[in-house]
Amino acid sequence: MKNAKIRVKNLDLYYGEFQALKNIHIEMEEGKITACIGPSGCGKSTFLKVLNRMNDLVENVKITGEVKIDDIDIYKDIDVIKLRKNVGMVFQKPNPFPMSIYDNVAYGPRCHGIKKKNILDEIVESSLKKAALWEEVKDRLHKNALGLSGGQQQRLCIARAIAVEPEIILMDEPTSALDPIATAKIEELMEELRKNYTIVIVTHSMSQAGRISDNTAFFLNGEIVEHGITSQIFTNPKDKRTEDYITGRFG
Ligand SMILES: Nc1ncnc2c1ncn2[C@@H]1O[C@H](COP(=O)(O)OP(=O)(O)OP(=O)(O)O)[C@@H](O)[C@H]1O
Repeated sequence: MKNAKIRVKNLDLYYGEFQALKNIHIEMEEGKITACIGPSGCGKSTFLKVLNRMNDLVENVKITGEVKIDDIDIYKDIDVIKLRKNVGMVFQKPNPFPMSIYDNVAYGPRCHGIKKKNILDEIVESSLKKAALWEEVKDRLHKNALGLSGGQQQRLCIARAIAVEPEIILMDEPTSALDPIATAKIEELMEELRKNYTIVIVTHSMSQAGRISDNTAFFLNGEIVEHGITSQIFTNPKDKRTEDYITGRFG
């Protein structure tokens, strides 16, 4: 693939003796949304965390193979802080810090050394605008973020991720704790974000994967059984196991 942003080759991951990812090969295109689907426990979250080395924090993890972002092997000679700045993450449960809306968004830029108030003000405003939250919070930026609704909190977490200017955003079931209206807002937002970011999302919702993603990877027991263009995976899967999963026969 010519414009792959992420290239994964021969990736194996073990938690102790247990192999959670098996010989993963996948390339993900720049500026596209890739959905990772598959039954519970098949390795989707583990795979997502490989992409910003979050698994480094887990004891007894062993990873072999190659994971390249922009042709740089992220498991060799790389500053992990820089990597995580470039590869942001949004989790299943909105997890704003117990501080003001403003400080949540300014947190990352401050950690990276930005101190000037006018610059932080700009970053906070533009990040909240990109996360489609600005209009709802512009009059209460200094109120505690925990006072926001779940859907607003999740958009705040997206604004927080965007504030350090990543190129890739990982989303681990970002709407599973939200109601349908908040979910629709996040999906709309993702549509908007895909213009500027490469997004990898784990979702349990087939309909969500169908609606929002360009490409889909189907995981089963630590392997990627099949990946390709979402419409093709959903209408004409090559592997019987993919077909069984998407038609609801298991999982
Ligand atoms: N820190 C860990 N230590 C040991 N085993 C782990 C750890 N994290 C995950 N696992 C195991 O690795 C496998 C893959 O887990 P993972 O969370 O990646 O699956 P998943 O597909 O994201 O599941 P779900 O859809 O339920 O979130 C599971 O069998 C899980 O029990």
